[in-house]
Amino acid sequence: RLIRTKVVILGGGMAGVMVARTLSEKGISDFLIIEAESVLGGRMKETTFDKYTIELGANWIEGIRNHETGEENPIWTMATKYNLTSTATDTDDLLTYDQNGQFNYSDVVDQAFAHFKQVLDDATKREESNLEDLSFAEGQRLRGWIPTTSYEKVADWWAFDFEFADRPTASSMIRTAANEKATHGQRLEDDQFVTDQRGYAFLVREEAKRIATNNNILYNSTITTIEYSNSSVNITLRNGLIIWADYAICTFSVGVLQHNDVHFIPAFPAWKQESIFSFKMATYTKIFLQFPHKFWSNAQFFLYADPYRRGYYPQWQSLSEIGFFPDSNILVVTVVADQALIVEAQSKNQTLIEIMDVLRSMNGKNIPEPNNFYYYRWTLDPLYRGSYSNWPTGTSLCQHNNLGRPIGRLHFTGEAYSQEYYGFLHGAYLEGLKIGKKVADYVLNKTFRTDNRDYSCKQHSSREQKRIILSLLSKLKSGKNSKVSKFEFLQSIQNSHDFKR
Ligand SMILES: Cc1cc2nc3c(=O)[nH]c(=O)nc-3n(C[C@H](O)[C@H](O)[C@H](O)COP(=O)(O)OP(=O)(O)OC[C@H]3O[C@@H](n4cnc5c(N)ncnc54)[C@H](O)[C@@H]3O)c2cc1C
Repeated sequence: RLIRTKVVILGGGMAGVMVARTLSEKGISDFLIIEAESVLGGRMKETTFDKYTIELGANWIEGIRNHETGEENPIWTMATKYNLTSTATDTDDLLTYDQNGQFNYSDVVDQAFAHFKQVLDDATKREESNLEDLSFAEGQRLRGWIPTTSYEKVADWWAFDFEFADRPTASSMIRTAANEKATHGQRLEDDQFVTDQRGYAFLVREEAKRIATNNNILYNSTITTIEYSNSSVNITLRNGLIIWADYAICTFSVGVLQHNDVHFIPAFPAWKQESIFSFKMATYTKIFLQFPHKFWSNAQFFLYADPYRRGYYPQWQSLSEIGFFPDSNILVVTVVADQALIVEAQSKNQTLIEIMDVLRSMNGKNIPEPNNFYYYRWTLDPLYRGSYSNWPTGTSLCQHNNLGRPIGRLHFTGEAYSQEYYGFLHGAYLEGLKIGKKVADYVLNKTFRTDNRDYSCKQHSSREQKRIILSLLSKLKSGKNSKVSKFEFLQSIQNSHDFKR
């Protein structure tokens, strides 16, 4: 069987649905969303746990409003529109533990956050002064924050790894600061934790209902091959169905692109492959436990400092508190990065044994075994290959631009393509709108131009880079060959490893 459509949207998560909404707003109804799962939502993914709907993926609306400008996080705007139930989480409602039980080291936690904020400011200054990027950990060390004790290590994990699902040693100082400031800098209200029993993904499913008919969405349809050129894109599904489109927009995670789950024909050019592999798909795993009764203290969060291992079942959240699922007796323990990969690789039984050991050292020997226990293996799932992207140290803006650069009629969008909001749902939302508009313009104005240029990122010495930019600027001013010069100028900036703005 063969289907013809103008625009095919590969994946029905937040970004894919926002592309569809944008096309529809521009009057383009000839589009098709292809989704491997039986529902829309992607990494907004709920399941039933006892009698509760819990979120395995995105759970928070992060940074709901900018208090300086009044600008809202678009996810919060959507949540308000659909009366999504959520509760503000309070990270100060925290109790701290070590292997001998409760022990107050909240002063150390405060120090970790104070240093975190200082590094954000230092990073902004580095960027403004056009200095080389460092790892976030190097920024911390320059500020005198050298986590050595188990308390300092878990406080460091809570301030950094819990958000970025990666270590500060592996993360770009400048890009982390840009990301954190854009989402949380001016947004002073606490993040909202979604508890809606329709699921967080209700937002995208409702949006889709308003703009798409059943003819616009193919569910349970796994894409195996994407053949693209300057004139069309052909998609082949596992069930043999073929879709021909004028344009395609791929919303797969960067983790999916890093694996061979989907076959791209022709293979991506070197500059594209390099950009895909220079980003990181981080892993963030929430482990849910439900007990016959609540044996822990009343607080939203608990931190556990393991004496030997940084990031070993460090962060616990009680969902049994007022505003969440009162009396549910549910606890969630979150692990990220290497520990999340270990938990994914080992048996659930082994994970449970380890978790119960930690819980006993926190709360005493006489605690009950859980009635329910569940976690999702994000990295093993070929539809995701991790939880969200992170920006590693040494990865340039040029490589990021290349990550999102279309090839022929194949476009890319999703959370990873946002320079400021990578990792977040609002990043996926905004990138979906951006690429939706761009492709709608191509469709409506028929302005598509073939572009087979080599976008490899080049390293220039500062002096050479300055010379190139000044010479191009003067060419631009003189108006000679202005079209070519403008392109060359932008190219030289994009290709420059050091030039940040
Ligand atoms: C555990 C976890 C916790 C998170 N917590 C938060 C949070 O609290 N707040 C926040 O803002 N963000 C959070 N995020 C990040 C957020 O969920 C993502 O940034 C966002 O959902 C990404 O949307 P997307 O549309 O870019 O990608 P996706 O949601 O991944 O959409 C891509 C779609 O493509 C489909 N697909 C992939 N391969 C194929 C194929 N071969 N054939 C057909 N379809 C395919 C997938 O099924 C998916 O539906 C979290 C993510 C995870 C996993």
